[in-house]
Amino acid sequence: MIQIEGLRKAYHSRGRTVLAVDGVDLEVRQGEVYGVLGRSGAGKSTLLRCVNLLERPDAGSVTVDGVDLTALPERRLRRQRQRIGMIHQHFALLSSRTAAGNVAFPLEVMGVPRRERAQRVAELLDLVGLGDRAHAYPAQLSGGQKQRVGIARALAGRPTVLLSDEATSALDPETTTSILDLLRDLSQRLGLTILLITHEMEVVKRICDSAAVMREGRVIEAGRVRDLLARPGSALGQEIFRLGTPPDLPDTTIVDVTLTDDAVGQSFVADLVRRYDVDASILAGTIETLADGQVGRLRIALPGSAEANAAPLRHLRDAGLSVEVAR
Ligand SMILES: Nc1ncnc2c1ncn2[C@@H]1O[C@H](COP(=O)(O)OP(=O)(O)OP(=O)(O)O)[C@@H](O)[C@H]1O
Repeated sequence: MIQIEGLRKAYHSRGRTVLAVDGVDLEVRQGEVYGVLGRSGAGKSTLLRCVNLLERPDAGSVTVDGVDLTALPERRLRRQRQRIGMIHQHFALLSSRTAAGNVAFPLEVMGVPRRERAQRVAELLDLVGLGDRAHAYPAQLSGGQKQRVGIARALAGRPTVLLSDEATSALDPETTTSILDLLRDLSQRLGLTILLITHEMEVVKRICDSAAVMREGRVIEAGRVRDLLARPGSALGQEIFRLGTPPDLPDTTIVDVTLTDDAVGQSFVADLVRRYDVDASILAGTIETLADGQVGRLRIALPGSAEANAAPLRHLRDAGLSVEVAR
């Protein structure tokens, strides 16, 4: 649905050049929620602005719905952009217009006739659960309600893609959850593809099917969230599971075992103890709930060297678990 290839964007200011996006490739599938995660300055906003070409990349291509946007002349690009909605961290609503007026705005720009417009605005406000606040001004709405208006406005042109620029980072945790659930629900109900940028792990855990981690303008890992988490050494895994540095225990092998899908709830530690008579002990662990199931990581200490524990380690891997010797 969205294909980004070899994207590069540099900024030049006061004799300095900052390579904000440095050769990024990404593939977002139709209907999925895709999160780009990274610290401040990693290049996330620049990447997102390049997807609808609010920012012209220096090199590379962006293909949305089979159309290479980078190859389009300005007029066709403007039309194509209507198929891409965008929501913002600080909502970007017009304070002089009501909720309904804000949602109507893009429809006016598109030249939708008044009657049809009114009907569509009512539908959109209902869709985001704000049917009863149509006549309220932004100043009379809570942060969460303002973001709902922002979402309704972004959906006005019946986009196939929604871009989200830190849409929940100005909201409290409870409101964040309700907005994330709304986005997930819209993605499923409308078949909407959502590409979002965030620095919050909660966003990735709660709604993302896939994710990319950006650092200094580059993507350091990308893929389905549960696949990344099972991958040894994954930066996303380290952020989500947060087991810390493994302790330095004499003559002990410390392994991090990642469990996905069916493995959560399996008695594999007891099984190991019974089969190999090893004195396995659990040092740390966490189980997280993702958009599509549970994943967990357990840190286990096994007496003896990694060589001496070759058979139990093989047994764990054969059971379909992802096993990484942490020390
Ligand atoms: N218009 C601009 N002019 C000059 N430099 C810019 C401009 N926009 C971004 N940058 C620089 O490009 C780099 C990437 O910025 P970008 O805003 O894309 O990162 P980010 O990951 O979205 O960070 P944040 O979460 O803080 O917005 C940073 O070093 C930033 O200072």
